[in-house]
Amino acid sequence: MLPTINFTETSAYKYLADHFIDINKKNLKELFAEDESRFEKFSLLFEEILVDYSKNRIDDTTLALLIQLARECKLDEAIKAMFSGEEINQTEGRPVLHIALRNQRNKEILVNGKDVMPEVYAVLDKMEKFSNQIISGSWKGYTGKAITDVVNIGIGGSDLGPVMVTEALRAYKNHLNMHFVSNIDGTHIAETLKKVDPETTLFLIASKTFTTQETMTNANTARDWFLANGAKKEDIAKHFAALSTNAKDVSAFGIDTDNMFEFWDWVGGRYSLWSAIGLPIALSVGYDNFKQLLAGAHAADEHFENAEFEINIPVILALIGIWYINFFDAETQAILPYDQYMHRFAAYFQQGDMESNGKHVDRNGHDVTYETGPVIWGEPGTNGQHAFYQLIHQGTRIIPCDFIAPAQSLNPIGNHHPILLSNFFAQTEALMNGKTKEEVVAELKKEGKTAEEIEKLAPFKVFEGNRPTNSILLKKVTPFSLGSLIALYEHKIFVQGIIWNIFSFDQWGVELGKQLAKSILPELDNDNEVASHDGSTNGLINQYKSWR
Ligand SMILES: O=P(O)(O)OC[C@H]1O[C@H](O)[C@H](O)[C@@H](O)[C@@H]1O
Repeated sequence: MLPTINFTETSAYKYLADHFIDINKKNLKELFAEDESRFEKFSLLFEEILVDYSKNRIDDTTLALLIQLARECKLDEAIKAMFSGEEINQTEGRPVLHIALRNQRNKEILVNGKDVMPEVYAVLDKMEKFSNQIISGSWKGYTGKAITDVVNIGIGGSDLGPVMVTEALRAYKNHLNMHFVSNIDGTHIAETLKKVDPETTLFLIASKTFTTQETMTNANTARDWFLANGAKKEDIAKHFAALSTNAKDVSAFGIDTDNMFEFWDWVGGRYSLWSAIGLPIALSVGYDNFKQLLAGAHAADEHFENAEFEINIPVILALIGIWYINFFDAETQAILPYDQYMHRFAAYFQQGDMESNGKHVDRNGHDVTYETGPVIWGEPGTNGQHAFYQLIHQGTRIIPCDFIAPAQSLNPIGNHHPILLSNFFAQTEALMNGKTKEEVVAELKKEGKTAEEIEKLAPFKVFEGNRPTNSILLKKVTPFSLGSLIALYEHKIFVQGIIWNIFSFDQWGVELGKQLAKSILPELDNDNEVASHDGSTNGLINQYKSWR
């Protein structure tokens, strides 16, 4: 059982509320001027990942109080509970054990008294064998040709993780063409099927439950297309595999359970890329690279489980997030990778964070009286600079940003990378320092503007600065470093959920829309006017019926 402490009633929270009044008057520039060792103090090196959190509106007292807050909320007990397989997903009665999927030690992890590691390794072995066969071409399609294209059909956690990682590791990929179909919009599957040949395509039907409407509809369409293009029912075994926890529905669909890669209900969908759901990753970059991804995540797990809170990256990042959300009233958190390969990283953590911590009921079943999970958003580096950074620099909202960049480029062409990184360094500096009125006036004078022009223009050109950022500098994007980075973010989400006293591993909030869609679908079967809903919904459905 997880602790159920209201963090706003802890003594650390009360001290933080007082301390906030002082810090809120201070400028980051002053904080740096006051303390020469700020960077050394407020940065952590883990493997080949440097996390610099010194450009945050914190000082020694802030951090000490935030850590006291974590202690008062019994974060240490919660971490132990997760790692030891307790049923911390209490509303679904399940343990939360994505850490077991990347467990590299000879250490047992018990669920209901049974060690899960032999099963985990058995599935990994099966994934290794299968991916080797597909990549080497020894696995033949129904006409004897090797597989050239892989189509992953899944949505949410059965899509975003594999998409994000295969894109992030594109530099490591082999000859297989990877495709991902998630949307129920027929366009997604139709456009994908235009690109592939039934004789050389492998479909992976990825669904934890194997009941998700979008995935099952797309899977049926793919099977119909396969059978309508020359293949027979018995050929399905060569071209369809399932990644799921639901063996019964997998075989009812017609997929041989030999071609089923299993995982378990203690793996949350949005934490499942480490499980059989990661098969497209293993196919795209090879099993050894997939294993490196798991090894990187495992290293981060060990760090999270064992490091003192003062030097524990997920703990520190989570607490700084709480500082902004609950004291500075920040509503969003931007994730800004300066790496084109990581272009889906923010989208991935939209699900990871928002589906985990977008909750308003605490672990006692009461409405919370404070803010919980932030809106997560972001785009790759310089693209964002030319689009939405204006608001981050000069808007009215405080937007804490995570800047992420690799020191080494996987495509070191000309001086692209130094230019990219100069922007990475410049942005956090600009956000922190801003530009004063005096600096603006001096600049305008230099440009030869008149006193009147200067007076008019200056206010618009001032940057108040004092805008907080974390900088995460990786030596290089590798399967190992990416695995670590993802796991560090996962654990950050866990820590925040513990402090907010919410359940981070269920997602009841996605159910209502699904239920209503199911009841509306039969109403769309005929042309009768609908009157059973509210005026707006009736009006929309009836207009649709008249236009279709
Ligand atoms: O993997 P599946 O069972 O098909 O689920 C796919 C997705 O659908 C659900 O609506 C959940 O909100 C997600 O957490 C999940 O990842």
